[in-house]
Amino acid sequence: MGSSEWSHRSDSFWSNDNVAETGCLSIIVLGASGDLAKKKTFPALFHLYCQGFLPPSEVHILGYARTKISDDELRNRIRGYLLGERSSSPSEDVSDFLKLVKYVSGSYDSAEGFQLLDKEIAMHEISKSSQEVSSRRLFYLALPPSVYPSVCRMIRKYCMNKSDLGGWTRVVVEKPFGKDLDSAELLSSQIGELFDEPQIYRIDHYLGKELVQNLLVLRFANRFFLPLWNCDNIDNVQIVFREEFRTEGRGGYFDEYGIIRDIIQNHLLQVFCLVAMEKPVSLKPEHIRDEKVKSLTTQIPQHLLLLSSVYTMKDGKAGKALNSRKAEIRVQFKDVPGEKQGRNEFVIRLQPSEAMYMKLTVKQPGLEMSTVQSELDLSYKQRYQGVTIPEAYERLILDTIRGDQQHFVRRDELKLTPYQRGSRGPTEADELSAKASYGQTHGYIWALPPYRNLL
Ligand SMILES: NC(=O)C1=CN([C@@H]2O[C@H](COP(=O)(O)OP(=O)(O)OC[C@H]3O[C@@H](n4cnc5c(N)ncnc54)[C@H](OP(=O)(O)O)[C@@H]3O)[C@@H](O)[C@H]2O)C=CC1
Ligand SMILES: O=C1O[C@H](COP(=O)(O)O)[C@@H](O)[C@H](O)[C@H]1O
Repeated sequence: MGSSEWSHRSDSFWSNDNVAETGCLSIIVLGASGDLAKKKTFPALFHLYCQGFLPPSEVHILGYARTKISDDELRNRIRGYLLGERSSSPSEDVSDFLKLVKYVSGSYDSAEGFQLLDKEIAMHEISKSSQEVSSRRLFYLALPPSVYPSVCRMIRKYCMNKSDLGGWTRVVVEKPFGKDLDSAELLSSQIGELFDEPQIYRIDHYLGKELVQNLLVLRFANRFFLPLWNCDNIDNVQIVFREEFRTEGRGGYFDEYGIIRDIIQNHLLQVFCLVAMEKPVSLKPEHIRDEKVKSLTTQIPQHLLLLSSVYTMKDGKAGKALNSRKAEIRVQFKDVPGEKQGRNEFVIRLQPSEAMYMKLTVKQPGLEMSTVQSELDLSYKQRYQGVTIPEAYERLILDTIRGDQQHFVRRDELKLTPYQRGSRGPTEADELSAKASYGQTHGYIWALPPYRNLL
């Protein structure tokens, strides 16, 4: 492939073939009474609405769950979560958005509930146009996977798009996609019998994070990295994940599914694939997926480092309660012969404070000829002032509406190690790093530059 094919936004690698669609769009959040729906799904929809991606003339949003509540009760439950950390949206936006939201109560396996749901969707579709138009139906399963099969059966039987004029029905399913290989395959085949692969969006929200999405661009659009990103130059890669908070009411879910299925087999393994995979032929979803699968089958992660992995029933911790919240990728290069300061390292900080920095050896400023470790730092808040970085869910829901499966996935697994609450993680993690020949530069700490305080 010629280099020019990689260098322009409009070329075959970077371009997006999806065509904008219009017509009624119904977004149905199943499990609307739950944690994910209020914390992530509805706020993401709200931010898409504020940016004009969900025009009120076309869109309506329906919550569905067993809990018996009214439209207003659902609106009141989610209202306080909509703005999140962003306060730029005026309160009229919140009220206008909430007018688009309605609620239907029903079980996850009864014809009655889903017939009612279909009726509500159809009413909306009719009310939006005097004549029949194409209809788009997006079902977001913010539910425990145990109910996916019955919910998918009900959608298939009662709630599919019926317009002859086009449109679609798409189903977004949350991880974990099963408990082991057998249950994952069973779940896949149950859903696969009901929907075609292009209708199924297996969401892993880490794939929607800004710096995770930047990985392919970084790796394949920069000559700095192209010739160096291989085992001749890279000594080891660390993928680090920590959280401060505890299970916070989700203990039951962790009891059933476990921390490994919650974080490692999906989020971290997906990040691993993007770090390890070869260059895909293009950014088309199937080309990316092909390369990701190849990286899984040919390069088993030797050290997928989990700094967040204890689960004890006693105090309700589950991969939480560490001393900080952090997710980052550390690519450590091999030693430069004779160089004592430390290794070159390329760090991609996914959160908090999105940043990329390269640790390198420079001359210590001054009269003496001595060396010191420093960094080239691209901290997003400082470099992209005034730019709002979209939430992962926001981006992925928009991709679903646009029919872009590039950032959606498959499945996998790993193991766990205990650690002290409030610590920086298990001591074994450092031993594991050492075994992977990660060379820590003692005394060196990357910090937010002071000028960042101006923001
Ligand atoms: N919460 C989070 O931060 C994240 C969650 N996820 C994934 O999203 C999905 C939903 O998570 P979350 O919202 O936390 O889950 P919840 O436990 O809050 O469940 C969501 C809703 O599902 C219904 N429900 C709960 N348990 C059952 C059950 N055993 N049988 C039938 N219905 C049930 C309840 O609604 P009702 O009783 O009203 O029907 C509940 O309000 C999961 O797959 C999870 O892995 C992914 C990323 C982050
Ligand atoms: O999927 C999940 O992810 C969150 C962490 O997501 P983040 O975007 O805040 O890093 C985790 O807390 C939760 O347990 C898990 O279900």
